[in-house]
Amino acid sequence: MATTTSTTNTPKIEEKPKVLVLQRINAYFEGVLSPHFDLVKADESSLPIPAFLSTHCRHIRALLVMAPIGTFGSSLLDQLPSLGLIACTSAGVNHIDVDACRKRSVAVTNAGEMFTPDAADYTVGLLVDVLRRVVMADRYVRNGSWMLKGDYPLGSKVSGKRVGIVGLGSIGSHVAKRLTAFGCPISYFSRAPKPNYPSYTYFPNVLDLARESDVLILSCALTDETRNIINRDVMIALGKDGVIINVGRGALIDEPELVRCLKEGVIGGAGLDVFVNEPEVPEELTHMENVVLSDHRAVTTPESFKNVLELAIANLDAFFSGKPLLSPVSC
Ligand SMILES: O=CC(=O)O
Repeated sequence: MATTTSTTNTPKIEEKPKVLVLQRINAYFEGVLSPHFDLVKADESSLPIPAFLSTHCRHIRALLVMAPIGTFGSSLLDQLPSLGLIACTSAGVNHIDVDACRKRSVAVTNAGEMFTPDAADYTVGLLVDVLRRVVMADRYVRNGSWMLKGDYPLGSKVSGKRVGIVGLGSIGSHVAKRLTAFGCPISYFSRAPKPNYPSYTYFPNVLDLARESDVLILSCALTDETRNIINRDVMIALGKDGVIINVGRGALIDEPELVRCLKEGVIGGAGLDVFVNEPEVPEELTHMENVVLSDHRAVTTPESFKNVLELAIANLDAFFSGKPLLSPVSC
């Protein structure tokens, strides 16, 4: 007897939206994302990226960018003609050519406010460490020097230091709030004065801000205007006891000049979480006791990672269902 197969009651299998990932994705991220999306992973293909894109990605509508490294610009957009969204899990989007995206109506989203408290906490931690020499004293105790040589040299007071913030955005303003509790007068440089913060002093240029500060905190985005915004003149204006804390991007500072200024005693110290060619760090910095270094971790805790992934998923879901994006970057 011939059998016929009825399809009327077969449940429809929903296809998950395809999301392109060009960077290697860690297992945790993949575990969280893959129930929602069909991840199209370039690093699992034997094809070189251009061939992979032209073979598999002509119809891809969304790209997820996990780390602020590499350059996502016009040539990539040319290869992804259907792209409508680049969802970034970073706060900074200097690795994305947002002008090229705007011209092609490709939306860009970022980490929004998800990293802000962690970044602000860490910034204060770096400042306390540079001034009070926590890490150096720890090394001194661990390597037995306390017993052999006596106390480690004293650091300098944090409370009351005049703090100048370059970029009073969400991270900068959270840093300001924390350091206000330390009794630090706050000044800032940004494109325009911020009427929401009448108790902070505005400076229309970084040189004057540096002159009136003991500490400069860099928490602004890296753009053509802010690249190398901290140059030798600014460091001279900050002065020999001045400290720079950078949690923004390495290229906000003229890095070779920073090394020279630290060596020559033009400034007093630095706390650096970001570098021009990460993960490369200028070797000379690693020998300086007045410098604290870390591996671009200011924004990251397991808690902030979780929140940022949820936001990226929500942005992708909104995009695929035609709803407003949650953390669009104004292009
Ligand atoms: O630096 C980290 C970020 O921009 O999220």
